[in-house]
Amino acid sequence: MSRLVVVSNRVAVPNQQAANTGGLAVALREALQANGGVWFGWSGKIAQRTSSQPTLTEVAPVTYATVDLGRKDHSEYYNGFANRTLWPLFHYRLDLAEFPRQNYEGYLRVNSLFAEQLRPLLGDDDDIWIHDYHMIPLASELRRLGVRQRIGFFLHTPFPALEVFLALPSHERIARSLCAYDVVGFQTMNDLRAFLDYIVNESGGEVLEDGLVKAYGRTLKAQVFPIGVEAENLARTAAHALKVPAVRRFRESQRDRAFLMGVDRLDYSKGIPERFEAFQRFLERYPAWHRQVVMVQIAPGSRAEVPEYKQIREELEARAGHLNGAFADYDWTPLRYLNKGVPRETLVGFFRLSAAALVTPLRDGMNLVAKEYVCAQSPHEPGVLILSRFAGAARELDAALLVNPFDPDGVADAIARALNMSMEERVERWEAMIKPLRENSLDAWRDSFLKALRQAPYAAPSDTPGHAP
Ligand SMILES: O=P(O)(O)OC[C@H]1O[C@H](O[C@H]2O[C@H](CO)[C@@H](O)[C@H](O)[C@H]2O)[C@H](O)[C@@H](O)[C@@H]1O
Ligand SMILES: O=c1ccn([C@@H]2O[C@H](COP(=O)(O)OP(=O)(O)O)[C@@H](O)[C@H]2O)c(=O)[nH]1
Repeated sequence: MSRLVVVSNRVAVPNQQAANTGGLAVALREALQANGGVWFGWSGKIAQRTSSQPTLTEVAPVTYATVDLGRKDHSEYYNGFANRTLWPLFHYRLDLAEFPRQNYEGYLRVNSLFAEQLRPLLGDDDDIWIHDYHMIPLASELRRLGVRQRIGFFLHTPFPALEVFLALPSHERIARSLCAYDVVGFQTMNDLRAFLDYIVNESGGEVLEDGLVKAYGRTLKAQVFPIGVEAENLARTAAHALKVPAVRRFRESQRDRAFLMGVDRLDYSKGIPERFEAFQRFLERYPAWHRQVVMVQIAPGSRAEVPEYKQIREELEARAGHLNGAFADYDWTPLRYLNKGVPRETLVGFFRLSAAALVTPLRDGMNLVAKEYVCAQSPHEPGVLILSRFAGAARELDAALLVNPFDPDGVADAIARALNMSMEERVERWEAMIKPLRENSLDAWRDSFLKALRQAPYAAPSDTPGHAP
């Protein structure tokens, strides 16, 4: 079998600091464990200068090849074009998106440099799988250097609707770069549809049968591959969670109160201020629940140098203080807000002990927390998932209590409904959700993407010899 080379901005090198940040790193770490391979990307370190070659770290079965970024590259490529242009735009926050030409040039420069450093590590029979919006131009850069191997791309974020994508001054170059891949994967049908809309209406390309797309002189496959989680492992970990001292302490602090859980990177796309607002509405409108319920929000810092992330951090501190100031009593603090990360093994224990989870992003590619929450539940006494309809996960988890995160009264009602839900209904909803999670596991996600990639190169019927035009 050919070797797998995974490329992503975030690389989870074992025992290193940046290892556990975000769903992409969690998922790829697990996806590479089975058959091994190479994982190339940013080291997570900012250095005086960008490395001239990657540092190789062997932790069988994976070779990690990581590059330190110099301050200017880090600022223009990661903080700049990736996180102040593409991220807000892809999450429908045109109001926050900025388009300085310098950041775009930094983005192209770092992609070209990654291609040069990756090129010597590639074997003739490798399959190359590139991840996320930081790396869109990488395939065309690799092709420019003569790389002929199969290259696939998976977008972990949403792909925005046509009118939003067109606001990007470099939309044509970005779309053309996507078409340099052999397979382009999306989280949901919505994302795929938006991409195809661009192909048909803007690129002058065509959408053919079987997910084939013909555009910019190439034929590629565009398909939906919703990312999964390791359902059985998470369930096992959760069942034994009380062995973890932090989970025991959490339970002791609970007394007989119902816990509502929120776990998100501190990101404006996650809808945390809106969630606090909804919880406040709930406390105002359902006073019988005072002292009976506590909301626990875990929000590790993220992208701390980007101004919008600093602002949201300050906003949340103020809102949390305000909410507790208005409702807390000497024996009850309604909101516990932790601005730090918690190991995943501990998180699943917290999930198991909670009455409900609030996963209410304003927009999210998938949201693995929603899937992990369901997997961590006891089959006989499951908690309730309150889930935003704008999370990719809502497609598979439509038996959750689906909410509109922009409507605080609606979310407040959903909290009350979750807390009052009969055990029969909780079990029924959980069974409907765990089924697709067991079927679309993380292994199934990886295998189905690689299966599609290994069928490349794709050709349109009109490209095959003997086909009458
Ligand atoms: O690497 P960071 O800048 O610290 O950000 C963390 C990751 O955030 C995003 O995660 C996405 O991938 C998840 C798994 O597919 C998905 O569930 C979630 O909806 C996405 O937002 C980002 O796309 C990653 O590149 C980052 O590493
Ligand atoms: O304190 C934390 C917060 C989050 N996570 C993990 O980080 C991932 C977050 O992925 P998700 O897809 O929900 O969102 P992202 O941060 O990638 O946008 C999940 O696996 C969480 O279990 C964690 O281990 N500790």
